Amino acid sequence: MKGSSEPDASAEPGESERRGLSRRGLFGLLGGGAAGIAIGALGTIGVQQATSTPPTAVGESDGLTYDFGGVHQAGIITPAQDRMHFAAFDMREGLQRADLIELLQDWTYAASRLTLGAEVAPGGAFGGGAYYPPEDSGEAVGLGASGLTITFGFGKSLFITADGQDRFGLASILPDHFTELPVLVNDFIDPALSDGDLCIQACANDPQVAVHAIRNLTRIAMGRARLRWSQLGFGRTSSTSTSQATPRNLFGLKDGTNNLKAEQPGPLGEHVWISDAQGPAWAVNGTYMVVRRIAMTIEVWDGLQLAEQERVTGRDKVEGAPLSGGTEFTAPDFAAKGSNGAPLIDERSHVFRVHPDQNGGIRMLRRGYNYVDGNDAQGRLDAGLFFIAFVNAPERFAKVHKNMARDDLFVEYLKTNRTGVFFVPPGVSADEYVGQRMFEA
Ligand SMILES: C=CC1=C(C)c2cc3[nH]c(cc4nc(cc5[nH]c(cc1n2)c(C)c5CCC(=O)O)C(CCC(=O)O)=C4C)c(C)c3C=C
Ligand SMILES: [Fe+2]
Repeated sequence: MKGSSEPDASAEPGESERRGLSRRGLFGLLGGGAAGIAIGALGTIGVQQATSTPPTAVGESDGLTYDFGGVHQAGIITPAQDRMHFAAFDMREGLQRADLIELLQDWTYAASRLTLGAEVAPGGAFGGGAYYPPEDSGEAVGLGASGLTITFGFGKSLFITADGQDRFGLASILPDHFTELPVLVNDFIDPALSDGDLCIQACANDPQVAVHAIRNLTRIAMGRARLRWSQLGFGRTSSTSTSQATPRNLFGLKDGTNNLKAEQPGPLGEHVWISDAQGPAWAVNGTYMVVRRIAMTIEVWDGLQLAEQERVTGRDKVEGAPLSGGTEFTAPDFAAKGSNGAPLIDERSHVFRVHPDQNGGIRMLRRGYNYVDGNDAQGRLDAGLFFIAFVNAPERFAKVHKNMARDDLFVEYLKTNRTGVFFVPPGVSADEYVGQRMFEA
């Protein structure tokens, strides 16, 4: 009977069902304790293509699914879901290029299942027998896909480490446009909780679905990559589709009004996707993901008069309309002056400082989340915005940020304590793994 028999290699549930994960991927799921039992049962297990084991979804509570494959990775212009779990990983020491490729193949296979609402591997949470740790940790059973997207990124250290090591034979193809961010005003960066060789952004409408994805992808990576830092986010702080209402951040402000949206292919091609002209060919249709954990001194903000909160922002709080007048989506008029002759939108307001008019036309796609991670000894919430932006060159983000950091009135209420820049490879076709084109360059 399923779930109650003694471990028996020959009786293991369908070996063919397991061919999607490498030995080490499955080994990670089964955990060290089961190693002796499990390894004998596995035999030779090759990597299957991401779509070659059609998984069945478990649970119907939220069946919203987004394709894992495509020209671009999902989770960028996908309508921003309500919850996020971000994780950055470091490759274990001494591993080779083949190990990295195998991990990416495993992650591709697992992500293609998870985004359909399936368990991470065919054995699932209950089907592996009583004497094996379950392949899937089980907390998402019954929750459905819940709009899950899984987006992978590669840190600069994957190409070349800070001390010049080329661990995976990628140093020679590091794109010129993969630059680091300069140290910025109000940066209080914790290097141990920043950057990383690899990152995964899991977004879903149910927090448990996003956590389940990161948890099980972390298990698969056991022995190959270890979790370096991670962040949970709730309440999207931007819209990435015109079909979405503009949400509010923890300052109570509408955030995402003038964001780039999925329905704007022209501007996305200009500002977000790496183009043919930029190259290299293997990176085309990819992008860069800039993440910044920005603590907001919300108790100080809460003591500001409404008029001052609006002056600092450059928009009114109720509508999100620019202070130059109109409604939420009216373009700001930076030349408009009040009866006292002063500009209606303060030149040190956030909207003035970061608007494309003040930044050589640069735009970015913002996709951040609110966070609250407890409180400090003084009883102040450890809260803020986990800022995420997708842009086709990190230096374009840095330019806008420098303009913001220099004079933006917002900066008085913000402290950035974690940061990372990741190259996000293009999306995969049915027979590819994430990043494959880079390894074949
Ligand atoms: C340099 C990049 C940016 C950082 C860092 C940043 C932090 C940050 N922003 C808000 C709140 C708002 N931002 C808004 C607009 C906006 N912000 C950026 C860039 C950064 N923000 C851009 C490019 C824009 C769009 C400007 C434009 O084109 O008009 C807004 C206004 C509403 C909107 O358009 O989204 C708010 C509100 C916070 C709280 C924050 C750090 C915690
Ligand atoms: Fe902003």
